[in-house]
Amino acid sequence: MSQTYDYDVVFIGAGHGAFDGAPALTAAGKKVAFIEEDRVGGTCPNWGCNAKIILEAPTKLLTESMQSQGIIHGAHSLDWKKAMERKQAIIDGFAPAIQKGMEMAGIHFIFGHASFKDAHTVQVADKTYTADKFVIATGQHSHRLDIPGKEFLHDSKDFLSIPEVPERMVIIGAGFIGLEAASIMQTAGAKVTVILRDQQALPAFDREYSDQLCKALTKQGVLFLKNTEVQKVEQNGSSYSIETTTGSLPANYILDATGRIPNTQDLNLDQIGVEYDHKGIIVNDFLQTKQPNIYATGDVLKKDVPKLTPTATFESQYVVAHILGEDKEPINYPAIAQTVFTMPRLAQAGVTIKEAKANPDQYDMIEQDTLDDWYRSVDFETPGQRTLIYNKTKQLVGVIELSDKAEDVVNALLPAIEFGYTKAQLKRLVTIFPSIGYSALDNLG
Ligand SMILES: Cc1cc2nc3c(=O)[nH]c(=O)nc-3n(C[C@H](O)[C@H](O)[C@H](O)COP(=O)(O)OP(=O)(O)OC[C@H]3O[C@@H](n4cnc5c(N)ncnc54)[C@H](O)[C@@H]3O)c2cc1C
Ligand SMILES: NC(=O)c1ccc[n+]([C@@H]2O[C@H](COP(=O)([O-])OP(=O)(O)OC[C@H]3O[C@@H](n4cnc5c(N)ncnc54)[C@H](O)[C@@H]3O)[C@@H](O)[C@H]2O)c1
Repeated sequence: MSQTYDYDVVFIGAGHGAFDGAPALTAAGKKVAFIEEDRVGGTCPNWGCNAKIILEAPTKLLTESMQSQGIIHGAHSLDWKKAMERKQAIIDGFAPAIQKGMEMAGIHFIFGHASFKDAHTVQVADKTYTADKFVIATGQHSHRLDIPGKEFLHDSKDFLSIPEVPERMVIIGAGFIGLEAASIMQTAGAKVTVILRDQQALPAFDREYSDQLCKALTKQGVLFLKNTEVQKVEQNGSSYSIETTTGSLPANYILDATGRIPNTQDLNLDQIGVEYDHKGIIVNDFLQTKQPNIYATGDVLKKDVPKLTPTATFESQYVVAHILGEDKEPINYPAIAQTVFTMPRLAQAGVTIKEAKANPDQYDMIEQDTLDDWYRSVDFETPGQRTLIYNKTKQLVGVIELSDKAEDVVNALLPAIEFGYTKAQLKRLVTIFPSIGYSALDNLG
């Protein structure tokens, strides 16, 4: 290590953008610290993916049990309090386990809010720490609507600790968080209304597929209010009245799911010349900011790829390899799979339908009804659809699927999409039968 600095590398934030890559630095002899102002592990383990999927699991079981009625008899019910306790008990283990793992790898922890004094120095409370290199991995926080009565709205962090199932739940925003919450709570017993300010839910996905997902959720009882802006919320005893551009509606719990904002605030970035805008920190192809010794990873980055945990992991590992001189090439993102964990799930990877339609000279599309494959009836799956996208040399380059098992199907096809396998090459795979992986690879159009 250069003698002039306290550390070789300091990560600001201890989420996936930090902890997935950092141990390779200490293994290579570097002195590393994490600065964290909240829970070690960041959003995903504490109030994101893991918390959500643990809470979703019993509602998924309930859905599957309803889908199997006629074979399995009797109504099942969900004990929300127990489901929440179970979620919390699992979640509580993550932060200490991640911290212990990092400390065993030789990484120091500094707790508090970091802000830059100069390109090699940060301040945390009344102390300063210097480093040769910094990695800003500060993630995002929830966007909050600025309307009268905003104090009655909850964000996703609150929602993931919601103590009981409300009678009427209103969700503002129909992105990932809004629809996943809608799916969980409608199944758990709430009457859910989702308010969209425009027409399409989930703009990251093809319109036909997101409309199909909304239709499936509508069938389960979720109400969608499109082209509606929320104007004001008022408290009426223990419930609320929401005034919108299309009328007013009552609610016992309101989730503001109108997006997430990069944590660029209070870092003193302007003073040290690190550029950013409302979408995040601006970096070059090596994930370096305008100050080459300061990198950024994860959700805080301004980027075109989806802001997901595995993307943060990929970037964390890339930055570490770049710092160590092991990877001198610009970052080369692979195909990134993404899923909305509703029931049914909506998942995709690779070339999208929009891209394929815009370039018919480059791509062919095959549309499939998932229930045409007998195996998809085994687990009482509901009707679903899939589009496979091939290039003109017959390599599988993209997939989108709406079905109860869409995430497993897309994961099974991801190696083909990333490595450019043709249908003929995929036919060489002798997979386990019967299984969803077999089903995914056996129905390639
Ligand atoms: C409700 C929800 C569900 C999600 N579900 C999924 C999912 O199913 N699958 C998926 O792939 N992704 C999901 N995501 C997205 C995923 O959580 C993020 O992509 C991932 O956590 C990004 O990791 P990160 O390290 O960039 O940021 P974070 O995990 O947010 O970590 C940033 C850390 O930096 C700390 N920090 C911020 N500023 C400072 C400062 N100045 N000083 C010190 N510390 C600071 C924060 O306290 C935080 O711990 C979900 C997100 C949410 C909100
Ligand atoms: N399953 C997953 O992988 C998963 C789950 C949850 C979150 N995430 C990640 O977290 C991030 C944030 O998710 P999100 O759902 O908060 O954001 P999002 O961008 O997916 O959705 C926000 C929604 O709010 C709407 N909106 C914005 N402003 C509004 C307003 N003023 N009034 C009404 N509606 C408004 C938008 O039109 C959009 O539909 C995403 O990057 C996503 O990748 C991923």
